[in-house]
Amino acid sequence: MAAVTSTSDVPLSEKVNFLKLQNGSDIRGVAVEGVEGEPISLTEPVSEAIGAAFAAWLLDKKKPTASKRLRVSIGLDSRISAQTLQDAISRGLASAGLDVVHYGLASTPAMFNSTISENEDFFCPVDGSIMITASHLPYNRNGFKFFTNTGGLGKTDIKDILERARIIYEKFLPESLKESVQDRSLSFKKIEYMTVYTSDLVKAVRQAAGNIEKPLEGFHIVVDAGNGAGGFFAARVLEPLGAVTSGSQFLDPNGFFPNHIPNPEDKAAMKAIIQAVLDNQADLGIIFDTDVDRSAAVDSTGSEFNRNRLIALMSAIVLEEHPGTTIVTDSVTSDGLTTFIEKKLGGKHHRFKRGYKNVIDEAIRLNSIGQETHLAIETSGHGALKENHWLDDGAYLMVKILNKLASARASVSTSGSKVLTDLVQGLDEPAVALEVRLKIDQKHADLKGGSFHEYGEAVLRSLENAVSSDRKLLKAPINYEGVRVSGHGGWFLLRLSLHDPVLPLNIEAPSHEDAVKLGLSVLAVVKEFPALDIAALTKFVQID
Ligand SMILES: O=P(O)(O)OC[C@H]1O[C@H](O)[C@H](O)[C@@H](O)[C@@H]1O
Repeated sequence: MAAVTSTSDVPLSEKVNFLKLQNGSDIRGVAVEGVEGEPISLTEPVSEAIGAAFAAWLLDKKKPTASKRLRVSIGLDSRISAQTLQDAISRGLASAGLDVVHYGLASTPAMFNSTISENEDFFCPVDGSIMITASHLPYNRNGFKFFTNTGGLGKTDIKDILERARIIYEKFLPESLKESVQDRSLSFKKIEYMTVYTSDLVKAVRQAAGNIEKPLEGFHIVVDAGNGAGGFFAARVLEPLGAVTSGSQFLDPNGFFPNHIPNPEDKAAMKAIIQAVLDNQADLGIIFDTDVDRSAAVDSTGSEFNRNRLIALMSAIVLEEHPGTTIVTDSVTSDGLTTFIEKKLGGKHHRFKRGYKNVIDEAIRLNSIGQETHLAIETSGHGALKENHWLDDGAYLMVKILNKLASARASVSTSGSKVLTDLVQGLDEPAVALEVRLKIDQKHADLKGGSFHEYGEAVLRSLENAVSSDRKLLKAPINYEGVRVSGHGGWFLLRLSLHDPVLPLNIEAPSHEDAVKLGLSVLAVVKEFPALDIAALTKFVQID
């Protein structure tokens, strides 16, 4: 078993690049030793400084009166470093005079929920909340997500917290840290908050079904939690609602993720839940990522509600409730999805950028300028509804699907998940859909000392020029990210990754041959940029 981070692992004199720990609107780092070339960056002192920094940020925001101490809840997923990081970040918060409540194994959305639920017995609402997770990343990573009652903290706030943490860290004296770590007796309140959160989910389904106690009676639903934090969904949501959950798998937390990566975008993970549905002749399969902010489903025939199909299903449900509304999605959604939302469902598809926070913030912005929208959803399985405080909650997405299942059963005699499958009838799906990720070698001389970002932008400009002189290709008239082009019956999108020195390329086409034609037009441009690793694209376009 790999050693878990300890204060003595990293001498304090070592400079820590705090800003490198930022990953969009999250903090992510290496928390466990044992993987070559990946030294620990999220040490105990670093985490303690981040705790103190979040406390200082929160105190500035909330400006509490002298008589009221601020309260912060902390939850964690199944990662092996979770406990150590929880202790460290709690010390940082406590040292700044904040009250800390430990929730133990929890989901990311439940943590946000604790900032808005009114329940003094559970010390709610809390003023701030922290989830310790690194989503689907390997076992040696971990990180933090932060919430207040206005939602998840964004990039600017995370940068602010990391800058504060650097200053706090530099003031740490080795002796005070030793004392701080020795003070493991520091006790924090512990509560079972997931009871509150899951009973709210159960209530939501019962209410939607017309206050029936067991609206899912007669349904067999299998859950795959991938040994992350989502195992609660079977026993604490589905069973009280009357569903049979036998055949559910990987419900127990195990931070080594021995069965598959908990990630609905992962092929092996989807294969595992499909197999479980078929083996158990279940009506529905549900799969979560590690911290349950993402999900996907599988119908009784083993067909996936994932990526575009999940968005299509959720759009159908939301558009029944709010006819004509706008559905905000990420940039890699298909043309078929647009046609489905606009022609079949009578809604409006607003294809925005990649990144769940981008999609959610855009939906909030559209509402604020009078364009009604109720759903912001990504192909990654992140989805947020206006009715649920714009919180991206994988479990809530599944609740919406369960509502549909339950109400169909109450009104007409139907079996299995046919009612769901019927809702996505007419969604045109491409014969070929692929993503290749072109890495930018940041050390390559062709970058001429510039950033990978500038290099990537130059590639995109060059592609844009090439496309405008090709009569077979048409640039998307409205596009918010990268270069999106239609042609040969399909489309491609080349864009810069949100976090990595990578240009992801998505291609969808009616045939392999057409996909290759689209690939070749991209290849003609990217091959002129020697710092790009184009091997995967070259391999794809090879016609044998
Ligand atoms: O830009 P990419 O490298 O494809 O990554 C994009 C993805 O990054 C993270 O995983 C975010 O949680 C997702 O919301 C986002 O879609």
